[in-house]
Amino acid sequence: MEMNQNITDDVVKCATDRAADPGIFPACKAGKSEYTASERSSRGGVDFPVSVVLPAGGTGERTGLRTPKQFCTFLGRPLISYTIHAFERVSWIQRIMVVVAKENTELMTDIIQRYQHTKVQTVPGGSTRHRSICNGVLALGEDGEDKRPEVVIIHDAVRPFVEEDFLYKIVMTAKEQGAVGAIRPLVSTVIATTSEGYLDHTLERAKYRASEMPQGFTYDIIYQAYKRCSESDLEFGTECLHLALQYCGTNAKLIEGPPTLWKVTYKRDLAAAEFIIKETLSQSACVITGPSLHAVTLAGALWKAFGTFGMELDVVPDLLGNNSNFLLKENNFIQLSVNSSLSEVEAILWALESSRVLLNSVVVIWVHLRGLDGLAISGTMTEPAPLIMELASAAKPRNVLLFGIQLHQPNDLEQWERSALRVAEITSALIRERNPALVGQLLQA
Ligand SMILES: Nc1ccn([C@@H]2O[C@H](COP(=O)(O)OP(=O)(O)OP(=O)(O)O)[C@@H](O)[C@H]2O)c(=O)n1
Ligand SMILES: O=P(O)(O)OC[C@@H](O)[C@@H](O)[C@@H](O)CO
Repeated sequence: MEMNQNITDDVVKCATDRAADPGIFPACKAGKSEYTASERSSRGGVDFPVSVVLPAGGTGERTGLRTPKQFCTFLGRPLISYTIHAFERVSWIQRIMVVVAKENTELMTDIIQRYQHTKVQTVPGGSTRHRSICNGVLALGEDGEDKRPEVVIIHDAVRPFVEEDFLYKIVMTAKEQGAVGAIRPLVSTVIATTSEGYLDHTLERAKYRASEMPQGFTYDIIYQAYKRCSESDLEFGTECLHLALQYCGTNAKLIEGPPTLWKVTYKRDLAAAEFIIKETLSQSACVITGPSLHAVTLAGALWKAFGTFGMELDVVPDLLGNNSNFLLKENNFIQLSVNSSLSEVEAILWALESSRVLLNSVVVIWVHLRGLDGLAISGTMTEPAPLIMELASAAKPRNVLLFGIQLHQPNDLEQWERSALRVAEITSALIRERNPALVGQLLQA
């Protein structure tokens, strides 16, 4: 079968020489370099102690579910773990105080251990959000003056999508102003009603904003605000910024935040959160080709197709040396194997298990090219289907989703290109959907 020489040459050049011309595989680089939090914090960094209070003591009644929304799982992981990670990954945050209802303390401890959350302590919640936040704030001051933070971030545990850049703005503004809050434009007009349920008056929407989170305070201000506020505040209040103004005379600075700061409140928000998490995890993938020319050619076709799907694809011959970095950062792997057993996949599963704590679900797709490279399928080759199911069942508890795709000997270039496109479509769908029901299946391209 004639290989498409152009693709082959470029792809071979990339797969065998990782310093390849980025023109054909701009994503083809040895490992991913991310702008690390420590680099960001070294830019006029945060040189004072910062702690976080995550109120997570609610019951989530408005979702209509028995499980409190902060403990609902997304791709096998509780929502609160995503929120904690959003703060834990920030190098200049020292402590995270998670406030949970007493009946959920054990569950929270299990989550901390399973996902190896290192900066986290728990404190019992209260009957209202203010009481919970108050417990968290007071707890930060209980270990002595030297352990007290200079700035406290207060953030609902059910707002998982918060970025370091915005936290940096909140913290630096809190240090300067004493209090700061995130705001967002109102979506609906605010109206006042009469006791008979009629319209009393409307508020001019342009003059008002929705108060969101994160909020930031110097520790002394939020501590004094909670020490001085009334029982009625604790029972019926909904706004920490108000307490800072009312009881400390500190008028909070308001910063418009990104739309990602929304709070999971209703059942529909759970679906939206899962969509965003899936989208975040499926933006890139790493293709491992080995030395086979057919695999390298297929990688070229996948790379072009993934580009049209808006997904970045890194193509490497193996996960060794400089490429081992992918094991620490990538959540999606596609192993291209020619006429071989599942040994390469077993190697990836083992390497993943020994490289890191798998916070997020990881997708591994074994693409098996049968009868290529001119080799007849060896009569001794064991049918892969039962083997991949066995491997997949063992990997699933570790949140590794293993899928298989089989590509048979194409008769000509046209059929090869059609098959390559089908492999691209199937792999991108498996990565985007991360559907546990398909784990262990050997799909046909
Ligand atoms: N007594 C409470 C009530 C709420 N919260 C927390 O405050 C955040 C925002 O509150 P909200 O969205 O109102 O959560 P719930 O009170 O759980 O929701 P619902 O009102 O639907 O029951 C959530 O992380 C929630 O767990 C808390 O720590 N303690
Ligand atoms: O009032 P709920 O407890 O439903 O939600 C909390 C939010 O209202 C609150 O976090 C922001 O408005 C900022 O105060």
